[in-house]
Amino acid sequence: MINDKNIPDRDAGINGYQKVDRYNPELINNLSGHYYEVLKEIGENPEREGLLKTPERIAKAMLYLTHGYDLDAKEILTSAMFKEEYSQMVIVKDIEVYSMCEHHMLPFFGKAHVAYIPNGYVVGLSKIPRVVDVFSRRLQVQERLTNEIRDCIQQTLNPIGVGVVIECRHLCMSMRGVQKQNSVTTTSAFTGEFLKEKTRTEFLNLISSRIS
Ligand SMILES: Nc1nc2c(ncn2[C@@H]2O[C@H](COP(=O)(O)OP(=O)(O)OP(=O)(O)O)[C@@H](O)[C@H]2O)c(=O)[nH]1
Ligand SMILES: [Zn+2]
Repeated sequence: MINDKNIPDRDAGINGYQKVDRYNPELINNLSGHYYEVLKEIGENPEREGLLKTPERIAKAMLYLTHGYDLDAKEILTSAMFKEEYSQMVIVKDIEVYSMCEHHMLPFFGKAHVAYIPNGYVVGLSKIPRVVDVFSRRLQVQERLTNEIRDCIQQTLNPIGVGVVIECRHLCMSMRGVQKQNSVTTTSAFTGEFLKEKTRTEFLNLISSRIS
């Protein structure tokens, strides 16, 4: 069906993203066909030995790199919430981030630091990096990625506050375009208690300290 913006309606998936069966051979085959044409268009010979399986490899890689669309971050968090009277800051820092900028579909990568102050419930620690993956394994901008992680934790766990800091290098800024090799982009998002300077400073100090 075509809507008034001439955009095909998506089969309702999680949060409005199209539901895709990433292991469907027909889908992999279709995508491979597109990448075969891309190889031709950039002047390559897709029939030479080294490239014979490349369209299929790219198709599978792209489907993997965007698998976050299939995951439900709220479900991940609610699957491991435990009643606990711990009321200090919980920080999971140095979480690897691998995402792709939505402008060039080139990688941006770095680290996320996520904190929350429980309000009666804690969440299984591994679920925090899983939430980071849900939102990073898709086409993104770093600012939205940061906000989406914050909002998901705030809305699902209902803690006293959430803090998220992300530091990334963007390949679209280093291997092309402005070609700045060492620039790092930092974004942050806070709710509740983290909007207060004292709490935010404690969080920022803790994520910059190193355990030897
Ligand atoms: N705010 C933001 N911008 C991003 C992110 N990733 C890439 N970009 C920027 O998106 C912008 C797209 O700008 P355009 O001028 O339309 O694209 P372009 O001509 O390829 O720009 P250049 O990269 O400057 O060559 C660029 O400035 C990128 O640096 C991101 O996560 N957040
Ligand atoms: Zn980019």
